Amino acid sequence: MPEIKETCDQGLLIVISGPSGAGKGTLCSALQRKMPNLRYSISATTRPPRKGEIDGVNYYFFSKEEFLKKVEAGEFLEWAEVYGNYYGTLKSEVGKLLKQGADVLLEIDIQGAMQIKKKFPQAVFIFIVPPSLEELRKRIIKRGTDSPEVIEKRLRCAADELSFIDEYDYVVVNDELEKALDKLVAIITAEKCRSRRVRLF
Ligand SMILES: Nc1nc2c(ncn2[C@@H]2O[C@H](COP(=O)(O)OP(=O)(O)O)[C@@H](O)[C@H]2O)c(=O)[nH]1
Ligand SMILES: Nc1ncnc2c1ncn2[C@@H]1O[C@H](COP(=O)(O)OP(=O)(O)O)[C@@H](O)[C@H]1O
Repeated sequence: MPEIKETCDQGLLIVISGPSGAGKGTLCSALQRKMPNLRYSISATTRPPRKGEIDGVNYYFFSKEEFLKKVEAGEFLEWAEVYGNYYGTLKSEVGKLLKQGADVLLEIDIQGAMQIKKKFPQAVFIFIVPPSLEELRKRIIKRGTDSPEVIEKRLRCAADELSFIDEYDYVVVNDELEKALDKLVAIITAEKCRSRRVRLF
């Protein structure tokens, strides 16, 4: 029998969505430490930076004018308005990471995820949910980054967002962080082994 090597034509595109405060950011950071070939695609946004956020690290922070110019120029793979601000994935960002042979993690909202699903049905779609809406409220308050008005807006949206679960391939409940993380690693590991993604030679 010849030696068998595994190879993937291209990195995996992984899309993660979920209500604000569910723990997407926390899980994505931890996931990158566990899976070195996984790279986070830095999104563009018109939301003002939160304390400690750095341009080009957490987001590319643009003015509305700059953002809309890039929309006109067709520079986004997907974009959407979320809680009154624009957010989008730059084609250049994803292209750069895929060219490096990396698996690419998109942490984006449901509208953006549905745009990606149309363009890349082979991507993997994962929905992160909190154990309860009460726990979600506690987490958003504890994070301390949003005003009471914004918190209420995000919680109202959370209930609607949960109705999109069926559009996703996997659902991970982020109750205990380590367990949720283990599930994400298991999902990504299994997806990379799918026969249609692997060439044997
Ligand atoms: N469509 C789209 N949504 C994004 C993108 N980047 C972030 N988001 C989503 O925008 C929403 C608000 O993100 P953010 O302001 O960082 O606050 P968070 O909800 O606390 O993470 C979240 O649902 C993110 O998943 C993007 O590039 N495209
Ligand atoms: N499994 C967990 N248990 C308790 N707190 C968590 C858990 N996961 C995340 N958090 C906390 O909840 C808050 C929201 O998490 P964050 O990653 O910012 O959510 P998102 O990116 O989905 O808006 C943060 O303060 C984070 O430390």
